[in-house]
Amino acid sequence: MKYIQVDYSGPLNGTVRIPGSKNSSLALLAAACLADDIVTLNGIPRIEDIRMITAISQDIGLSMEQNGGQVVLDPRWIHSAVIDPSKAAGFRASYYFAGALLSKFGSVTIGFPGGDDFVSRPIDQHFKAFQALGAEVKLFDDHFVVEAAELKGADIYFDTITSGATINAMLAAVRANGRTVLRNAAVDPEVVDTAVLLNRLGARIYGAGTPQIRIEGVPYLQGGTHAVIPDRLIAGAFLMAAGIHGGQVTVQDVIPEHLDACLSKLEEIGMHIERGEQHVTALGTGSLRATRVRTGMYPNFATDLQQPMTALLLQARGKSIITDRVFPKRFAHVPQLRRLGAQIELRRESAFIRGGVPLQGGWVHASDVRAGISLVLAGLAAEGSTYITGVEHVERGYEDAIANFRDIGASLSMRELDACGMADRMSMRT
Ligand SMILES: CC(=O)N[C@H]1[C@@H](OP(=O)(O)OP(=O)(O)OC[C@H]2O[C@@H](n3ccc(=O)[nH]c3=O)[C@H](O)[C@@H]2O)O[C@H](CO)[C@@H](O)[C@@H]1O
Ligand SMILES: C=C(OP(=O)(O)O)C(=O)O
Repeated sequence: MKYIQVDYSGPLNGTVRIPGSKNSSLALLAAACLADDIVTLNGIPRIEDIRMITAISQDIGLSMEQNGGQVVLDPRWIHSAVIDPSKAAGFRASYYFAGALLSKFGSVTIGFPGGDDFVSRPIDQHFKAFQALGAEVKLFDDHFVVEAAELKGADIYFDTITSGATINAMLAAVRANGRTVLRNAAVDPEVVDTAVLLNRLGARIYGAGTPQIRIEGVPYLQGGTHAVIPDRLIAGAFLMAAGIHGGQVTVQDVIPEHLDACLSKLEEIGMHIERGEQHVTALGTGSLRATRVRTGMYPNFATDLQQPMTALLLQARGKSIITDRVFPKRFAHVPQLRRLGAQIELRRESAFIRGGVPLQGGWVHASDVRAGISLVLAGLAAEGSTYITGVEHVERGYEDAIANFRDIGASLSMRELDACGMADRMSMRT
């Protein structure tokens, strides 16, 4: 079993080039299935979730050639819309294949999505959208079937703001007959990126990035080329790393506007931020102020940055409070941080953090992608060595986290645990 060893590190200094967004790439790869010709996507990260899509593509006949960050997809030979439940359960965004294959095949059989476990991650709004477009949704033990002899444009109001359901509804509506209007839609950059690709292929999507999206159905989509947006969540975590010991970290190749809420919070706690055209530099002053963070859907503070922010606020003297309003139970990192000596109390959907308390290295487990990064940041500040298992979760979202952290001066390495050592450590997953 692999684990990451993080040793106490001094101030981090340097530049990190930010790869393409995981969450956008997953939507774009599924969206390419809607085309009637070759689609080339640039900047796709080499992460575990993308490998899951490659496995699915082989099963359904979607030709997918990956060369570095470029992926060339030929959707003309897709022969099946049946997706192996175990593969669908391997990651969250498998649900996009339902929306993307429905118009061409009239029926999609697919397993329930996996991804990080935050206790509750419903997909009722995806089903609501498919049903509004004229589809029937049938649920089985480990999979669901979406069927529609014909997809007809519809007026769809989302009961809650969801990026996943907004994208999925867009995918299903692009080739439906007539006009679809999505109300209370998510305004995330990943929604916009998906609409930009689809429009480049000939779709008629208007208003993506606002709460109301209008889609005029088209019968055909051509091929085309598109570059995925940078990963704002990876960028945010590296900027936070600069605050751990008062270093200076630049994230290169980003869209600074996508990081607005994060940057404002970092400034609020005493970090100095410089915004460039395509880069952002964060300078830690060595003294951080405690604060109150409430996550929300974009453009609010991202739930995916809540965990690294928790680690950073452990360094801010005083009492901070983090409330996750998107996934109220997304605090699996907290008991693990406590193992390192963090003083955090969980009450309802909030973490109450007493910052400025020294941390001690130890064994911890990352149960999801951002929890892993939170533990890395805490490990950099902890005396001695911190050993993080659950590396597969980190690899789901980060192409080369170890090298990136080392490039900015962190002492980090990937190691292998033998069977005896593993048995000793199993008890830590509480
Ligand atoms: C692959 C991907 O892109 N994952 C991201 C996506 O997840 P995901 O697409 O699962 O998250 P959503 O944006 O859909 O969820 C937002 C909120 O809506 C709720 N909801 C969602 C769908 C639904 O049918 N019913 C419902 O009630 C969720 O419980 C949550 O409270 O957005 C999350 C919120 O920014 C991020 O943390 C994930 O990294
Ligand atoms: C929650 C995340 O991913 P997923 O939705 O793929 O589980 C994430 O990227 O933080």
